[in-house]
Amino acid sequence: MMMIEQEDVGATTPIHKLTNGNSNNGLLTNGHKAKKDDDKATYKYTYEHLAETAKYLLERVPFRPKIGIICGSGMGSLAEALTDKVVFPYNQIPHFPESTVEGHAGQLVFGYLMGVEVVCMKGRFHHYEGYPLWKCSMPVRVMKLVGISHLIATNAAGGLNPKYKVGDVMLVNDHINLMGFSGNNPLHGPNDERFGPRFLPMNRAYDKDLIELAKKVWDDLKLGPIHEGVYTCLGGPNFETVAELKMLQMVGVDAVGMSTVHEVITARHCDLTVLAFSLITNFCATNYENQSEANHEEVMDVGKMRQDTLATFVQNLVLRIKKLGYPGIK
Ligand SMILES: O=P(O)(O)O[C@@H]1C[C@H](O)[C@@H](CO)O1
Ligand code: HPA
Repeated sequence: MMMIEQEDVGATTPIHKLTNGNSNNGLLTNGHKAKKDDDKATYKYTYEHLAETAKYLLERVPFRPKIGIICGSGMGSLAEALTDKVVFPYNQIPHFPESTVEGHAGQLVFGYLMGVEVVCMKGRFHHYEGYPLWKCSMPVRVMKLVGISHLIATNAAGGLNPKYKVGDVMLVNDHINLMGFSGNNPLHGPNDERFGPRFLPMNRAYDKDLIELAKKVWDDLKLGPIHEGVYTCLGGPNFETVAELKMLQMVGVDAVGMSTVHEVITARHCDLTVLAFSLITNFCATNYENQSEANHEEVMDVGKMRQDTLATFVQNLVLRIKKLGYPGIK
């Protein structure tokens, strides 16, 4: 395993120290300056920022990944089976935010999973950490720029569908972008056509071929029941009230979490083929008699409990995706 340490970063001219000659308040000078400007609605990563990030990574990785994997809460062990790893702590990657949530290690890991070139995010960014949605989902664009065509986004979620049990897996076949209803969208602001179009369809966001393939892989491995359903993301960090959960159930939500939706919108914008799944880590109490309370420890415990199964599933899935010649590319 190769770990990119601070010394390594300094060994060449650090790309995040380069400027483009503009005097735009130092926005391109380094990640720290960018952090100060987090709250400014006008600040976005430009294509050039993310190209710098991608260049930094590509100069240090001897292969190009085809599949990106985002590890949900407590699911970082998905990255453990990678071989020939090149590990980048987020705080050493130009322009990258930092992970602040327990169960999100904060590392971008390149490597081979069953011989397939992948890049894994061990730790994602959530809106409740204080990051705007465009910042939460910037790694998706970086992964696109380093070469991926397919994204597998995983998350921990509360189960609203009464048929689901704790520990079950739900393949996401659609989502409800609740934050988007109020105009909070990762694509808000000027559009750069180099990433994708101003307006994009979302009715086929979750690739049907990949869902079918995932179901087949799961069944072939005899891993038990698997579900398909609708996910929604709320802003968090609090878990939901009973009234909120009842409302979500009424509108057809099967699993509720605090991520993924903005990542998938960003992924579809730049034409990635997407598969997402939720690990159901807790029940959602839709009545006041239920005394159980959701908590992050339980979420991570269930992640740990199911880590081997999920790792087997994802390893076999990427292998099949590669064998089939990366299906689903439109
Ligand atoms: O990153 P994910 O969506 O897997 O994390 C879920 C949502 C919250 O961040 C956390 C709550 O326990 O788990
Ligand atoms: N609600 C929101 N996010 C979650 C939950 C939940 O019940 N469980 C894991 N992430």
